[in-house]
Amino acid sequence: MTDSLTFAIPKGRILDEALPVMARAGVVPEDAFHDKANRSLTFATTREDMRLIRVRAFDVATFVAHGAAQLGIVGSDVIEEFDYADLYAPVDLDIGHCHLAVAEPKGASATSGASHLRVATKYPNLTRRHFERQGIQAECVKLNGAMEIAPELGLAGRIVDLVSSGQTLKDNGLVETGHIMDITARLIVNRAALKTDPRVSALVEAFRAISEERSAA
Ligand SMILES: Nc1ncnc2c1ncn2[C@@H]1O[C@H](COP(=O)(O)OP(=O)(O)OP(=O)(O)O)[C@@H](O)[C@H]1O
Ligand SMILES: O=P(O)(O)OC[C@H]1O[C@H](OP(=O)(O)OP(=O)(O)O)[C@H](O)[C@@H]1O
Repeated sequence: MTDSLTFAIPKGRILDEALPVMARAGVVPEDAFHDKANRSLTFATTREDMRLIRVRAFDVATFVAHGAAQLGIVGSDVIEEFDYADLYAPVDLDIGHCHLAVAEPKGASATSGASHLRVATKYPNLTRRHFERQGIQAECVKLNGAMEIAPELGLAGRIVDLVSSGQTLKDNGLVETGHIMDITARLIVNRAALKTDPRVSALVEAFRAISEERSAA
């Protein structure tokens, strides 16, 4: 009996864009997946040899890197923040578009030339690496949300957070002062599983073909 494949998908905003792409690759969750009252975290799919686990966006890479799941869909922000060696991200799914930015209160006094900054962020590793490239030491205050109110509360002079429409920055009196990286959601696979299980490489090719069709359209 071949072991079942586990596919980790993020709950939250990426999911709506991911489901149609997954369906075209033959990954379709059972009906119970769409029942909002259902608190299960594991779901069957129309493939007898595959189940889905629905987890927090920030945990998808961890499940796949440790082999608890063989495949996953996650934002490139999460991939870069954790930078797991056992993770491979072979396909850009062209969904979940946003970018990671530095922002600070509108009209804040210039701090050019500073060698040390305090930054409120959900992405301490990406933030430190970004400022290190400028010869600046970033002291990160780790938050998991609502970063935009950190400056006015004196928690940090600036933030690093995701931006798509820019509305949250604007509504909280912040302006973007630096662009760190563009972000899209990617198909990720566990490196060992890719080497040992032909079903994984077949799924990579299926998602790649879909992504190429989308970009050619
Ligand atoms: N405007 C956006 N804000 C946040 N994430 C976005 C945005 N646009 C696309 N994304 C992608 O969606 C992922 C996170 O989405 P979502 O906001 O649903 O979860 P989360 O808030 O990070 O996680 P959780 O709610 O479990 O803490 C990000 O990692 C990013 O790749
Ligand atoms: O540029 P915008 O379109 O305003 O989107 C950016 C906002 O979206 C995300 O928050 P989300 O709504 O995901 O809530 P979260 O803070 O729980 O992540 C992110 O943390 C920003 O706050």
